[in-house]
Amino acid sequence: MTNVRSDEIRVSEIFGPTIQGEGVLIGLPTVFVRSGGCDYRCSWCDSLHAVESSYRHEWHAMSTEAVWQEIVRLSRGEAVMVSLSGGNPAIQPFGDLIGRGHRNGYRFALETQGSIAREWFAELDVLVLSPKPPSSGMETDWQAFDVCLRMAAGKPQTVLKFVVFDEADYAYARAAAARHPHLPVYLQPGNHTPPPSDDKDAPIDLEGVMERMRWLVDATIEDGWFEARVLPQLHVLIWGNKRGV
Ligand SMILES: C[S@@+](CC[C@H](N)C(=O)[O-])C[C@H]1O[C@@H](n2cnc3c(N)ncnc32)[C@H](O)[C@@H]1O
Ligand SMILES: Nc1nc2[nH]cc(C(=O)O)c2c(=O)[nH]1
Ligand code: SF4
Ligand SMILES: [Mg+2]
Repeated sequence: MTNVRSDEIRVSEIFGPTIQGEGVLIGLPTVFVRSGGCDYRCSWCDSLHAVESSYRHEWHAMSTEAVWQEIVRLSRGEAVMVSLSGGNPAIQPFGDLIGRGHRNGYRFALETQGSIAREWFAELDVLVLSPKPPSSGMETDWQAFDVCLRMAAGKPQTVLKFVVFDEADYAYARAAAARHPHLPVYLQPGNHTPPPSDDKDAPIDLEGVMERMRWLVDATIEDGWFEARVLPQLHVLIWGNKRGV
């Protein structure tokens, strides 16, 4: 990884179109731009290859133009949904890419934990805020989170997405959602994974995911939390923790 200029985007991988596996856009053909680098270290992060500096040698500093050309190549010029993920994509200068894509009919979603706000959040079509529950080992800075919402200025469709492993995570999601009663909520069972792999047979704890999925459905129903939507990570059910799908 060479030095990154301030207008360059640090990219871990660009892949797709595949289906969006999570949350509000589930099932929709999507190109993913996964940026490298994160201000968090979630204990169960399923994308450590875009977080840990030991993977830096795989990351590339790319111009907006080069990222755009790769999106166009992968999508064969068809205006698809583009998901900006990571790592924390809020670290990167994505504003020009979003403008470039919009002029060509593409749409942009951002996945972020809500720790870093950018002015270009207001240019997004979909903002997925995914604050991290206790099992992650991270502490949520709600002030920083609120700045993210302010930056979005009500323009993108904005949703909350929570990973839930246990009761404490569920309680956290419930309380966090209550702070923002106008935001749609998506709950997804946590997935205990080994390190990411190119191996198509890379094992995942599918039984554990399904067990937590059943538990999460029961919890929301018993609790009368009828606004919450419960969804598994569809791509994990289909491909496990394989990279680039
Ligand atoms: C890898 S993160 C990258 C974007 C951003 N850093 C974030 O966390 O929102 C993308 C999504 O995957 C979720 N995720 C990460 N590890 C997971 C796991 N082990 N099980 C379920 N979801 C996970 C995150 O909570 C987030 O919603
Ligand atoms: N198919 C698919 N859907 C996803 N939704 C969120 C992802 C992510 O890692 O950000 C992801 C991913 O990596 N692949
Ligand atoms: S915030 Fe997202 S990318 Fe960063 S460590 Fe947590 S799950 Fe992984
Ligand atoms: Mg993922």
